[in-house]
Amino acid sequence: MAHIFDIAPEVSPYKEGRLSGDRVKFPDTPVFASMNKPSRFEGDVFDLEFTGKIPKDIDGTFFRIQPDHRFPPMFEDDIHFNGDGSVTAIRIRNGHADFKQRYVHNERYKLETAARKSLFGRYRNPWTDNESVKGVIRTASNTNIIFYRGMLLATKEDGPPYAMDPVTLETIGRYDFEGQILSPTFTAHPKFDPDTGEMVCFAYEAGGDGSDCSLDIAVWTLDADGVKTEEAWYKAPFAGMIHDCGLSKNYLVLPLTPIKMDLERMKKGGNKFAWDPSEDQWYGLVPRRGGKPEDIIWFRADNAFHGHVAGCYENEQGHVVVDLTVADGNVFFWFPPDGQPPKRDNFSSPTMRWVLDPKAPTHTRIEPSLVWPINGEFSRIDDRFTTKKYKHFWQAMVDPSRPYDFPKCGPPAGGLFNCLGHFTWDMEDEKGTGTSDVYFAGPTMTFQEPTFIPRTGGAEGEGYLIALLNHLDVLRNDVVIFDAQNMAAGPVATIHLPLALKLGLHGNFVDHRDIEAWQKRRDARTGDVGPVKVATEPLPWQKALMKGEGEQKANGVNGLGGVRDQIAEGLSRVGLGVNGH
Ligand SMILES: C=Cc1ccc(O)c(OC)c1
Ligand SMILES: [Fe+2]
Repeated sequence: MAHIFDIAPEVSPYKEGRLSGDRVKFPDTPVFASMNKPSRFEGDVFDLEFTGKIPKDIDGTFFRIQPDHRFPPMFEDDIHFNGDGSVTAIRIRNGHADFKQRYVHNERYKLETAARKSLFGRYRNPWTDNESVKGVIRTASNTNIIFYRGMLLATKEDGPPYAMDPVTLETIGRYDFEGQILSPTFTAHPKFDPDTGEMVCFAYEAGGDGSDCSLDIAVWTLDADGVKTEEAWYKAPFAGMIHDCGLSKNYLVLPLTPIKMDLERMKKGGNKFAWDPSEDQWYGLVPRRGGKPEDIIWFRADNAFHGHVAGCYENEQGHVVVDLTVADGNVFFWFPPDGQPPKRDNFSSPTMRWVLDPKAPTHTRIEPSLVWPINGEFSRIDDRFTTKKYKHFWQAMVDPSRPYDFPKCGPPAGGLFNCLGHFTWDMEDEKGTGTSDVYFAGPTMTFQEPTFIPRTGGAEGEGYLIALLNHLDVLRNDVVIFDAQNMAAGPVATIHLPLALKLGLHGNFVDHRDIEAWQKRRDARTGDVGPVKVATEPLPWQKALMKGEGEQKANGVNGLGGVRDQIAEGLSRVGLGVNGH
């Protein structure tokens, strides 16, 4: 006899918070509501509608990435940051724009597609996964999309990057920098030195299998030819999060945020992180060249939550200046202090300047040298000024004094980023702040992270600012383009997408000349570099797991449930044999 629940479509497939049965229905929670309703769209739209004029001097692609769960998650209380990476490309040329969107087809994507359901459990907690995916690289590749030597790298800080084709958005495969970087984790925020062409990148929780709460931090430099020239290992004072970094000519700054991992909590199926309101915020300062484990200097300041870095440079005294947003509360409210329920702190997020003396002793207590009370996040600069003293930055801002149409829009998903602003530092006097030029979207709209598009041959900050605009009333997105130095005038062009995307994380603009130059270099017959070479072997932690399982079997113990077979099968299903091809 049919039970009423079997025929009522509104009924949740979640029983006691866990997915059961195979009804495809997402949780009825704010995580999957409003602008964050699952979108799950892969496809193309040629010649998008627009209002205004798309500047003809823009010839390139705005890439951005969003978490977008492909299947109802295993846990009803899942979080946005656990969604599958989906990359949007807005190709702009000759005053027109085209749209393309594809998921990152990583191991997680392929195995879950084959199973037609989610197999990976909670955010960065493999103890909550389906047994069948033990030993598989479980990253969702959902945080940043970076152009690197002719490929896109889809990154999330819990796993290795995945290479994608910048024109087709096809996933090429896991990228290990041709065998040079084999850590289980890799940052979503590598930095590029515009003078040397180097990429400086890092990983935290880097020493073991990427889920063991290790204190190891690795920092690498790859030169302009993609050759690893530096590798240094350091220890963090606690297992926290290091999301972004600041790069100056001679130093890297690593902000360590006081949300803490706990292995026992993870093994019990709990959260990876918990906010610790009694822990300091820390800044690790390391040299870019010749770094040794003892070279890291840790600076400490009162408890706070790091946002993203604007600029970083060395001043006349040789001190390292780093500017970033710093919030006075737990921004990741879904990771509450251990044992407490999630609670939204009422925080503000000003931009702070810190000045770090490389000669200071470790554990020096510091205070910001200035605090600019812009309540914002997602700072961006003219990337040609990475490592350099800079003047301009842009931010998505929260201005609660502006009207908001709550009846039409409900709670603003992802935060009330209702303004985009352009700010300039007063260059004569590092104590001053400077000018601001702000555009308010209107009472039914919010912005996602902006990206600066430099004008060819232009001075710092000359060019455009591009961002996604969320229509919270009708659940649809536009792409807006501003004159970067006249935000208040409003967008010069508004490109209308016919669908709703999700709230994304980061994006970057790539000039089409760079894509074309790399297509030539990567041509299989005539290029000097040749096609992208993706990883052909499992990572060291996977090999160690397989070896351990093999030994246990030989000793008549079958503790790990056939890990070796699982990994081998998983890898071959995603086109990566355990022994190469
Ligand atoms: C914004 C920061 C951030 C930090 C860690 C993450 O895994 C993430 O996923 C989308 C985002
Ligand atoms: Fe980020």
